[in-house]
Amino acid sequence: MSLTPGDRIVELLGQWSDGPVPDVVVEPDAEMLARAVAAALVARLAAAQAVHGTASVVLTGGGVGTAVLRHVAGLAEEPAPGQDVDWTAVDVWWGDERFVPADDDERNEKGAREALLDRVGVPPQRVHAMPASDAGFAEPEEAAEWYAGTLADAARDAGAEGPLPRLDVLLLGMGPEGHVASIFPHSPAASDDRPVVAVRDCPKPPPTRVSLGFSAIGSAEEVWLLVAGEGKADAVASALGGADPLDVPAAGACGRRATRWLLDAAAASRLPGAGG
Ligand SMILES: O=C(O)[C@H](O)[C@@H](O)[C@H](O)[C@H](O)COP(=O)(O)O
Repeated sequence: MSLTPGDRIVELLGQWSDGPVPDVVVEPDAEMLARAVAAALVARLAAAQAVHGTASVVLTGGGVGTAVLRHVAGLAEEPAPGQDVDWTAVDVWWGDERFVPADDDERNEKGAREALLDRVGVPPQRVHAMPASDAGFAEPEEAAEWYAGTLADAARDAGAEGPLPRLDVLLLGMGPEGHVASIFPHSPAASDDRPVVAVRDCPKPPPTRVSLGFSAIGSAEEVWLLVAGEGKADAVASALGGADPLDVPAAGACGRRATRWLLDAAAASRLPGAGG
């Protein structure tokens, strides 16, 4: 990845931040961003497998997130030396999902299967989709509770402490008002402690969803925020400037070991030192 603009921004952020400083990397445009993130993701998953034997990734919907998956599928066809991911040993989770029927084009799961999962052959038992509205749960609250139970079962099977398994990389898109997963500004999900929450009356359609909460997002080893476009520039600057997560939920999305803001130049254009 090109690091020059990102390094400059990290240096500036270090002057204002009290907590762990996020990494900020800026690529020239959305396409180059998606390619760079795909390469970084493959390297990170391969490294996790070298240490643990398995890897886990939490997927996002959205244009950049889905483009990343397409590029990952391309890389899987011609893996670089030492960066060969064994897709039979990758657990796939989701950060949020629309509570609509399984075959609805709005499903993040559907997009991810088409872009990557069906192409690399992740075993069905490792694809942990959030329930669709026709999967036997009448209400999204039941679906959220079931997903929390699935996470807890995986944690227990792996001998982890607590209700969440090791999540190596958690990918998030961000909306122009700063929402991440389906945690929207000032919504109940933004102040809910549960790992998985039902979301109703979502300001962006479809209105009914299931989302990881901040407690699950913050349990991930690394959180990667994938953001492209000028329309996101204000929210990026607010989140990195220390906004209240109730106002700008992306500000509350931090990984245990690393938080990486992976931006295109337009999304980074209002950061200090970016010249925007
Ligand atoms: O309905 C949603 O909530 C969106 O799908 C959302 O979560 C998406 O990931 C971001 O808005 C970023 O999307 P883009 O990458 O397309 O800008």
